[in-house]
Amino acid sequence: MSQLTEFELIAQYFSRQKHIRSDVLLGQGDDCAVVTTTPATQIAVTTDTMVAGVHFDAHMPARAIGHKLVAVNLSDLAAMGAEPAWLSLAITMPEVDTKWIEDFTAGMYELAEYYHCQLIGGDTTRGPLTLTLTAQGLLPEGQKLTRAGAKPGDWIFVSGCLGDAAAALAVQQGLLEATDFVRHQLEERLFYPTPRVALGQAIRHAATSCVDVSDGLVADLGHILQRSNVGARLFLHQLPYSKVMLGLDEEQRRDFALFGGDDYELCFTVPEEERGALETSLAHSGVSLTCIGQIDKQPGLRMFDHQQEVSAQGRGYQHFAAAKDSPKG
Ligand SMILES: Nc1ncnc2c1ncn2[C@@H]1O[C@H](COP(=O)(O)OP(=O)(O)OP(=O)(O)O)[C@@H](O)[C@H]1O
Ligand SMILES: Cc1ncc(C[n+]2csc(CCOP(=O)(O)O)c2C)c(N)n1
Ligand SMILES: [Mg+2]
Repeated sequence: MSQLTEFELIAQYFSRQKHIRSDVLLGQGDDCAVVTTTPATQIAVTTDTMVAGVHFDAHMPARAIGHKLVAVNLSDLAAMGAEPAWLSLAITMPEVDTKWIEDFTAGMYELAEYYHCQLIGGDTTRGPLTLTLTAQGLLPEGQKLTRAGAKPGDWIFVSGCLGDAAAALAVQQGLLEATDFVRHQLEERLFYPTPRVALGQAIRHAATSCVDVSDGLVADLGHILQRSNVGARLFLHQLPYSKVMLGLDEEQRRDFALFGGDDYELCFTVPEEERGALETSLAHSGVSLTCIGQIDKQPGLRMFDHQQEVSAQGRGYQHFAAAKDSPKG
């Protein structure tokens, strides 16, 4: 443990990115940061918190916590079709553990710099370990991609694959058995999610709505349905899984995908006339896309296994859910 003061901590660890972006007029060191944009640009703003014991536990390396804090925020920007720009970090720690802070900031800066965003300010306080990041991103005027535009007939797509992070947590909690190899593969997805930043911008024109899957597919697709005033049919046999998930029992795998959360994939809707062009243009983008359902007029979410309608019990992650109504939370 070291005796660094609040201001030494800020100077040593949280002011490292000085010249990443030319639109940062003033970074750390004053009462506010000051940034600038061009007139035809709009700014998307999001905040996400990670709390020790709620979003991570002792299994999670500090570098992964730093990575994931940036990833979950950039995932929200991606879901709006925005290009990441500026970050502000509020960090509350019980004590100064310089090794932990070194690793945490390494994870944070690695991802921030990959996406060309700059930490421009924040707040450093003592208390129970809590990390809050605000991310701001740029959008060409009028091009925000919201949850509200899905129309009957639109196809529902999801990026990547679902359920690995939830399965990793189940392994850590002793609820699921796994070999070391499988555990490692699953934990990579729980610890180091990839925000689908390029995909969000690439689908901005073609997609009618988009959400990122943080609380579970059913819960997050539910936000699109509610905001767009539509319903949907979900084709469970088409849900995308990683190789290691295919080794699990089918019902268990489905449960993780539908209700587990922590996936940080994009779920979005595309009209029939845009579908072909979108699939072709993204075929070599490095991220797989799977059509998992279709929007329809009838409200509610109906699930099908091949042609057979099935029911699946559960719901996504919710803070403050009463234990008795929260089989997954
Ligand atoms: N304490 C708060 N004060 C003001 N607005 C809030 C507060 N908490 C959440 N919101 C807003 O409510 C909406 C839903 O928040 P939520 O955190 O569920 O976002 P999300 O994208 O669905 O989930 P995630 O946090 O997993 O990314 C967002 O627009 C968010 O800005
Ligand atoms: C130790 C531990 N316990 C539980 C979970 C699962 N979990 C926590 S928050 C969340 C949803 C997104 O959070 P938010 O809605 O706050 O953005 C999920 C799926 C975890 N990752 N680690
Ligand atoms: Mg979100």
